[in-house]
Amino acid sequence: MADLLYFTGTMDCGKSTLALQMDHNHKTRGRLGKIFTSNDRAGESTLSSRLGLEAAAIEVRPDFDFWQYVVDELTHGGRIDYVVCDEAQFYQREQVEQLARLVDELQIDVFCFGILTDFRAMLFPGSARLVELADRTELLQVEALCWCGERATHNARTVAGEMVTEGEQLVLGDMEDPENVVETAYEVLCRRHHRRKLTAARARATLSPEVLPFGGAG
Ligand SMILES: Nc1ncnc2c1ncn2[C@@H]1O[C@H](COP(=O)(O)OP(=O)(O)O)[C@@H](O)[C@H]1O
Ligand SMILES: Cc1cn([C@H]2C[C@H](O)[C@@H](COP(=O)(O)O)O2)c(=O)[nH]c1=O
Repeated sequence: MADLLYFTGTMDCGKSTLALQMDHNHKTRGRLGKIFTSNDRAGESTLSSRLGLEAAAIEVRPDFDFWQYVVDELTHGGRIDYVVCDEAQFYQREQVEQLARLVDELQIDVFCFGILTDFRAMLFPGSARLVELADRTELLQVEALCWCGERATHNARTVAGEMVTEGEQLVLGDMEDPENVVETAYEVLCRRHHRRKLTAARARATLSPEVLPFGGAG
């Protein structure tokens, strides 16, 4: 039986790395797969992990039709045993439904990877549909940590160093890096600190070093 699986977690918890590992493990056992992604930070048609691995991928634009693509491939003599779908939060709800149809009607395994919620702590439409349809939703085991040491459960967006809760849902970006300050960045936080808009930089600026974990380092 094929499965529709959704591997999820915050930004920077290892989803893309796992996507590439899953592809590798299935490929080395002789299975044939396709890799898809959408709006990867490394550029179009690329699946990239912060551990340095990259693979060529098919870019999923809003009008892309998974069902049509796979049926075309099979009709022209191709074989597809599984598909790996990264940045699945950006997929349209209809595209997730097409993926479920590949599982049920063509017995193709579908492995999806993405973040559940946006910088406002609201579900992405693609992720919501995946949670509704997946055979299993799995939270990644590698915990990204909030600056306080708790498990990070939420994604925060910062603009010029300040956490924001208004703006477009889709804004590409990477984790905040104190060595390389950019206009828009992201930081993962526990829910308590996301609610209070207390980022690492604000905690350093407003709390005394004695109450900060790890001696306020980082
Ligand atoms: N220099 C490093 N050494 C070890 N692990 C690293 C390093 N840089 C990044 N990582 C790991 O890579 C993870 C991010 O992987 P990635 O697949 O890009 O995440 P995601 O797709 O979830 O955003 C980090 O949580 C960390 O565990
Ligand atoms: C929270 C949030 C994130 N994004 C963007 C930022 C990154 O480009 C990707 C997530 O990539 P990762 O591999 O999981 O680190 O999503 C966004 O557009 N909107 C958001 O609210």
